[in-house]
Amino acid sequence: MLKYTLCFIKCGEKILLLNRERPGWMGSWNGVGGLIEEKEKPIESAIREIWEETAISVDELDFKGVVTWKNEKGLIEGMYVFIVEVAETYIFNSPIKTEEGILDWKEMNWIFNSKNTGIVSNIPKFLSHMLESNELYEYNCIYEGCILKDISINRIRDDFINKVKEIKNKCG
Ligand SMILES: Nc1nc2c([nH]c(=O)n2[C@H]2C[C@H](O)[C@@H](COP(=O)(O)OP(=O)(O)OP(=O)(O)O)O2)c(=O)[nH]1
Repeated sequence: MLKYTLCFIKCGEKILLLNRERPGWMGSWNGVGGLIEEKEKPIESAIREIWEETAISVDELDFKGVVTWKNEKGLIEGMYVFIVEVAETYIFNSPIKTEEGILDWKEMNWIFNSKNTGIVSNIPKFLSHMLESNELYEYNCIYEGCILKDISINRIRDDFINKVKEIKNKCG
């Protein structure tokens, strides 16, 4: 069910985003990440994807919650979301073209501007909440096609204990 990772590499007021050239939010700015491989823990997968997609090497990430949605078959899918703060020395001149698409350091003001249509539509909603919170939440997204219709935010707490355990073990 939770098959993907999504990572936000942050440096002060900037976040590194990827505009993919192949299907999977093609044409919209998104975090980096991808499918969790067999036998990988989510955090291992996230570290690998960050390296493959940005050539940035990190060894610690903050797990910030899960984002879920219904796929075209009506089944719930989702992703583990991570944030990592890096030093200014990691900032490079951007945009740059890579094998995956275009990487660009984007200003938070741009990311959270309500008129911004260039970014995957759920990011401003869940990322702003994650940046302000020390708790773990599940962000459940209702899409119509690629259009976000609604997002419900629920704290992962006692009544979700099994889920929390699963996440903690997986992020060990
Ligand atoms: N912001 C946002 N990202 C999403 C949503 N759904 C979803 O899969 N993603 C992310 C998870 C992944 O990081 C990315 C999909 O990656 P991808 O399409 O390249 O997956 P892939 O299987 O090809 O992965 P890989 O080859 O890089 O391992 O998009 C969503 O609703 N919002």
